[in-house]
Amino acid sequence: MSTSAAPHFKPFNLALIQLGRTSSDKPSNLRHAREMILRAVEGQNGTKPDLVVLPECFNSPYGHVHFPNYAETIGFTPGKQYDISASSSESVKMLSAAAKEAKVWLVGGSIPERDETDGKVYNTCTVYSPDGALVTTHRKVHLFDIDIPGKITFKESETLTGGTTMNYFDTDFARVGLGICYDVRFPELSMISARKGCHILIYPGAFNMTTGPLHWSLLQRARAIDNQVYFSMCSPARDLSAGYHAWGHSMVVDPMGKVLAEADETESILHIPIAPETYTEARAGIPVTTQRRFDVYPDVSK
Ligand SMILES: O=C(O)CCC(=O)C(=O)O
Repeated sequence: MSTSAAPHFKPFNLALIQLGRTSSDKPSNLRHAREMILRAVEGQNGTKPDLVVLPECFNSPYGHVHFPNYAETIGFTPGKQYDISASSSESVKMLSAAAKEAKVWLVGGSIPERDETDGKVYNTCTVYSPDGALVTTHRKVHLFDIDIPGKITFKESETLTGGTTMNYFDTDFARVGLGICYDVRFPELSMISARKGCHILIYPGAFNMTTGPLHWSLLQRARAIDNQVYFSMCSPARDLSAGYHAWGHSMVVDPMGKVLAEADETESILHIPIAPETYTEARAGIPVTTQRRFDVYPDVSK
């Protein structure tokens, strides 16, 4: 991950698509996602979004058993131009075309990705510029392996492999850090992204009915406050007929920890203006970013 100077943080409009109706039919999932991207860019009160976000694993039913069956080869190499027309990934092609048609930055949630070189399957976020270029990817680093007896057991590592890189991208209005869902529980990832100059951290996610009410909001507010950045997670809508019941509640938190917008559990689109002043004022008023004591904890100063 390079550490070039971050772009100047300017006001921008964010839209989160809390997507519903994800089924076992991938083409129908892709069609619906495309329609919702185009609906999101119609904007709200005359304001159009600059950046649109989709949820985690939006092209497949949620569950580690499904991921290998829905996996697509992407073949992105950081620093190299990606040829969309040569891509075998139908999801990448749809997302690229939708970003281009809508002329918007697009954090394309995540999709299961099969890497041709190692045969492994990753949970991968892809990001597109308004001209449809695939600019970066993020492979979920921390796999969701939990066991809360009587409540929820999930073992992504049975079919998925964790990514090994941190990732962000630059737009003309902000530097945006990436993570996926369970990654939010590891403060180190957000901390390093913030220290690399990210103004907002965006994590497509899909919490559940046990940890959602307990931790979804708390974790985002914690990551926002301890790094003094905007923090946002975009979830699928809840579908009680599906095998996995997502918590929903897609959300944006400001650098003071205030929840700016929160969906309920149904399909919806949130439109949120992002103001650089709150970022600057939080850092000026509570100057933790300049008060760190790396002499006391040098192992996290890298
Ligand atoms: O951390 C949690 O409680 C939920 C995480 C999750 O659902 C995921 O990583 O997919």
